[in-house]
Amino acid sequence: MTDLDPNPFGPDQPCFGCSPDHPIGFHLRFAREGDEVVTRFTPGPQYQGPPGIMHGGLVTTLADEVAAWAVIGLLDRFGFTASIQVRLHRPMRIGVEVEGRGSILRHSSRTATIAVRLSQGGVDALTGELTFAILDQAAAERLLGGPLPEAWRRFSRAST
Ligand SMILES: CCCCCCCCCCCCCCCC(=O)SCCNC(=O)CCNC(=O)[C@H](O)C(C)(C)COP(=O)(O)OP(=O)(O)OC[C@H]1O[C@@H](n2cnc3c(N)ncnc32)[C@H](O)[C@@H]1OP(=O)(O)O
Repeated sequence: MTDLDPNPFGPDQPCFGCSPDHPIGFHLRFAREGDEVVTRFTPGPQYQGPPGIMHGGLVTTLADEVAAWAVIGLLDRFGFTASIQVRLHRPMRIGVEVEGRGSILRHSSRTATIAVRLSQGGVDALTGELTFAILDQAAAERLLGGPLPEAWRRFSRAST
């Protein structure tokens, strides 16, 4: 198991899922284990939907972040989420550790499709497939509306 750099995008990145400084975010950190990325996270009461159960949209956010980090940690690229297909098999309990795992199902230089599994106590709560668009620097700058910071440029694909 190898810990991944928790902040490869520098001090000002604002991500809800992985910014270490986000006031209400998940503050996720990841490790690489073989051909998977792995995270562990215990949802607090601020993430409830029904009492004692994590809000389904936030469970999906957690899956999105695990998949995004599979692209970062396994492909050394950044992908913009283009499609999310998930099934919530069981309620995600507040106060119980979640293990999140992501692996590459298929990829090209332009897209990556990631398998994600979120479990509590070894039992699957969410499984899904998410597809990410990997953009070149010019396309990423158009999407983000400005120049990429230096630290971000290596995560875009070569332009063709
Ligand atoms: C370098 C930057 C660093 C940034 C460093 C940020 C630091 C901070 C840390 C953040 C950590 C994580 C954060 C979580 C990840 C988000 O949350 S990303 C934000 C949420 N996602 C979005 O806002 C994306 C919204 N959608 C879009 O902007 C556009 O639809 C997309 C996804 C860019 C695609 O645009 P497009 O014009 O269709 O692009 P195009 O070049 O034509 O297509 C690219 C490829 O994607 C495929 N594709 C497009 N849509 C789909 C789809 N729905 N399903 C399947 N395939 C699709 C196309 O078929 C094409 O594939 P090929 O035919 O070339 O093989």
